[in-house]
Amino acid sequence: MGDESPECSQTHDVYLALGSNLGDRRAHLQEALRRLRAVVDIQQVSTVYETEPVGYLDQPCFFNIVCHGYTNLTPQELLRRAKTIEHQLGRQETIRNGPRPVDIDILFYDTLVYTEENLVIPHPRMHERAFVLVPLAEIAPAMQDPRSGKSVQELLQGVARDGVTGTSVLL
Ligand SMILES: Nc1ncnc2c1ncn2[C@@H]1O[C@H](COP(=O)(O)OP(=O)(O)OP(=O)(O)O)[C@@H](O)[C@H]1O
Ligand SMILES: Nc1nc2c(c(=O)[nH]1)N=C(CO)CN2
Repeated sequence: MGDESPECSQTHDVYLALGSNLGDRRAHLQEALRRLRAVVDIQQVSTVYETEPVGYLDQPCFFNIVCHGYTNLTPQELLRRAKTIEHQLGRQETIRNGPRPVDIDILFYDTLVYTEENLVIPHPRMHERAFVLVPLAEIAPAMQDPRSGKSVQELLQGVARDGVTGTSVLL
């Protein structure tokens, strides 16, 4: 105990969004969750949603999920681990918003509002993305966005849900 830094033992509440639209999408999400469990004590995983691509349209439909868990990692460490997992699962740098075996975004980290060149929390585009807000509202409808003060349910009311379909796929 004695000389242990309090920061090292702190646990942080995190919400992550995962997407996949290449190869075996279900297997990619399962494997990403398995690898995340090494550093995030995952408490909840949403249903899988099949979603039409947003941004760059000429690509296959995605499977999207959101999960919630606890971690001891700092935001930057969590981002680094997420990027490592993306690359381990075969992600190659292609076009922005383009296809990928797995994408992992940090949505919330406690009530932190954080803006660095390589990392912005809450995720800067989550408010406009039904493929994030629909699964997030399933597991945390009352969660408050620390930037706007709005609940997830309120944010969801501001977006069209077209192209986001719940599937019966279990992870
Ligand atoms: N909250 C965040 N979660 C994950 N990455 C973030 C976040 N904020 C900023 N980034 C940065 O965004 C960069 C680009 O991420 P990525 O390649 O996954 O983009 P994208 O998935 O094509 O588009 P988008 O960022 O809109 O989801 C990452 O390398 C990371 O440095
Ligand atoms: N439906 C859907 N569209 C996207 C997604 C995604 O996960 N799902 N991710 C993107 C870049 O992060 C761009 N467009």
